[in-house]
Amino acid sequence: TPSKQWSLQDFEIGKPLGKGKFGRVYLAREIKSGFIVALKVIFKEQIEKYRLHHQLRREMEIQTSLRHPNVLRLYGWFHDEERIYLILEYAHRGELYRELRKTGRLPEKQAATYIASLTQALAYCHEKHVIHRDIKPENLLLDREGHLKIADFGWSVQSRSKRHTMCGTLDYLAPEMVENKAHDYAVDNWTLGILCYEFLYGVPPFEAEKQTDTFKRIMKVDLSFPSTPDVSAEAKNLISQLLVKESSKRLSLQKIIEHPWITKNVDLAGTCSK
Ligand SMILES: COc1ccc(/C=N/Nc2[nH]nc(C)c2C(=O)Nc2cccc(NC(C)=O)c2)cc1
Repeated sequence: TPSKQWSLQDFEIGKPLGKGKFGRVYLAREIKSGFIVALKVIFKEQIEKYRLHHQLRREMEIQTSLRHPNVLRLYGWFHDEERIYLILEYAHRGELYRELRKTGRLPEKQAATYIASLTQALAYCHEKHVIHRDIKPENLLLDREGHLKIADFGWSVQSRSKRHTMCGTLDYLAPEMVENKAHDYAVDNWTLGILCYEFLYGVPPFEAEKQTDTFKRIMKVDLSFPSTPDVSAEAKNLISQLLVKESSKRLSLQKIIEHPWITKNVDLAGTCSK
């Protein structure tokens, strides 16, 4: 309830879910209702040090205003002398990244279902004039039923488990982002192409040893499809229509939903039963 003033006394804190530069995320239970949440604790001194309070405020205002089944809810927040606490929706199965690493890559039905969920979430965000949700596997969570939740909103947390360098990776950035040009909604369409490729092949399309090589490959749109695994022509067709340098020529979100690879493979329950 938006009006209620929350405080730490309202919660029983459970196991830590992960930690990051700005603080940690804990499983927590709201005592009166028994409702389970994820409590993200951000240290104020970290925010001051990096001069990030307006970004944090903007991110929080955005996430509080978004209501979509594939966007992780921010129910509220509170603070004490040294910390800010975000009361977030709990997604039981955690990062999609972990599932991807476990299985290496996803079956086409599961990949199409995740891309369809992401596209619907992004179409909703764009309607609310929210762009560049910085979507990458680390910022995508799964709930108990396997529904995808975009959980980025700025304060990505590092899990205890090893992970590839998140802070520096250019892999998911569109050319206009990498060139630091004004970016528009179409950056998200590009990123959907990157994610679709990574879901199907297990690695992002422009991965390279050195960041400078990834940069060059992005700028050249140096896209190639390995012969294994055997991925359908429709999937390659969708990816090729998203990884287009000219942002205005990328397939629109509406057209993605109507693409044959999506309509043929999506599991409308929004999850792909394993
Ligand atoms: C390490 O194994 C894990 C398995 C599942 C989780 C579930 N996290 N679920 C969440 N719901 N709402 C939020 C916010 C979160 C969350 O931040 N999770 C989180 C945070 C940092 C690292 C991870 N790591 C993984 C592997 O999921 C998850 C968290 C950790």
